[in-house]
Amino acid sequence: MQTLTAEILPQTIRQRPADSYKGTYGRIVLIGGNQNFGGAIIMASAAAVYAGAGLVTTLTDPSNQGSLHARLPEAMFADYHDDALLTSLVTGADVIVIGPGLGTDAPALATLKRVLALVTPQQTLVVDGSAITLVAEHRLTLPAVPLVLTPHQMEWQRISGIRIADQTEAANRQAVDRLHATVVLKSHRTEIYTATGTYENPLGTPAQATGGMGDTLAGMVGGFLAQFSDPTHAVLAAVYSHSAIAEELAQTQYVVLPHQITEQLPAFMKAHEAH
Ligand SMILES: NC(=O)C1=CN([C@@H]2O[C@H](COP(=O)(O)OP(=O)(O)OC[C@H]3O[C@@H](n4cnc5c(N)ncnc54)[C@H](OP(=O)(O)O)[C@@H]3O)[C@@H](O)[C@H]2O)[C@@H](O)CC1
Ligand SMILES: Nc1ncnc2c1ncn2[C@@H]1O[C@H](COP(=O)(O)OP(=O)(O)O)[C@@H](O)[C@H]1O
Ligand SMILES: [Mg+2]
Repeated sequence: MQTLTAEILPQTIRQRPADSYKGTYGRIVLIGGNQNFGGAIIMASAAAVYAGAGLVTTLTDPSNQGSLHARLPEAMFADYHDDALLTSLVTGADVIVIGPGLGTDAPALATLKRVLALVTPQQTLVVDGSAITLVAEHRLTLPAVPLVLTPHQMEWQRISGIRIADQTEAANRQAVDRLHATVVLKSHRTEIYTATGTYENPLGTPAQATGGMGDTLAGMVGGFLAQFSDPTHAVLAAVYSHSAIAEELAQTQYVVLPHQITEQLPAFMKAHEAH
């Protein structure tokens, strides 16, 4: 297992070319946020916007529209119950993040199945939170497209069948290879399994142990994937940045709130871009 270092940041985060525009930095849709968990998809969407994704659309329950726009006017809103709209937005996206606050009821399952059927190999699908639990509970087949899963240990137990106590590198690797996905296995020391390598994130703090922290990471992973060319670097740099910012804030804060990580992202990325 390789330990990540700050070198991943300039390897990934490039100076922006002068002749670029929003389309250069990717179209991303984020799907989730039921009537109870709107905050989760708003946090994920904010992380994607602040990470620099070019165009961000949030597909969520209509009850979240006002709070989404009050918090994040940069994001477009769409009702995830509207199948025609969902189809056209998912089809036009470079990156799709599904799961934060999606919930596990029948409409959530139907939305997930629809998205799994629509994605193509030209797109990247990030599967987080409730979407992982639904895939596991209903034994859904994941599509043969570039895939990133971001489970916490219990979500990983559900989808891999490996109990938390037995989640060793060797056992995890077998499950990752079966899933044909990059897996970000989140814990106090997050591990990232790609097709060819295994990485440990040396950073992170218990100040991060608060709801929404993973939703924020999922949005960052999506935002980095949307704009940076090497997908493995994008995932590794997003994980590293999330914890590095948290550690900086935790020097003076007892707890770090997920939206505070998001707010620090543009300055952090500027400080670490390659020249
Ligand atoms: N503001 C919002 O809208 C928010 C919305 N959210 C959304 O809620 C949805 C459900 O996500 P979820 O993670 O809260 O619940 P679930 O999938 O049941 O997992 C919890 C179970 O796993 C266990 N567990 C064991 N190890 C663990 C570990 N390392 N990390 C975490 N859990 C661990 C744990 O054990 P226990 O704590 O009971 O001992 C418990 O039994 C999802 O869509 C998410 O996006 C949240 O993000 C919060 C903010
Ligand atoms: N003690 C800790 N040390 C370091 N990182 C932590 C700690 N506790 C939680 N985290 C991080 O917080 C995030 C939690 O993700 P998750 O459980 O999916 O949260 P949520 O679904 O509430 O957004 C992960 O990135 C995890 O690595
Ligand atoms: Mg989560």
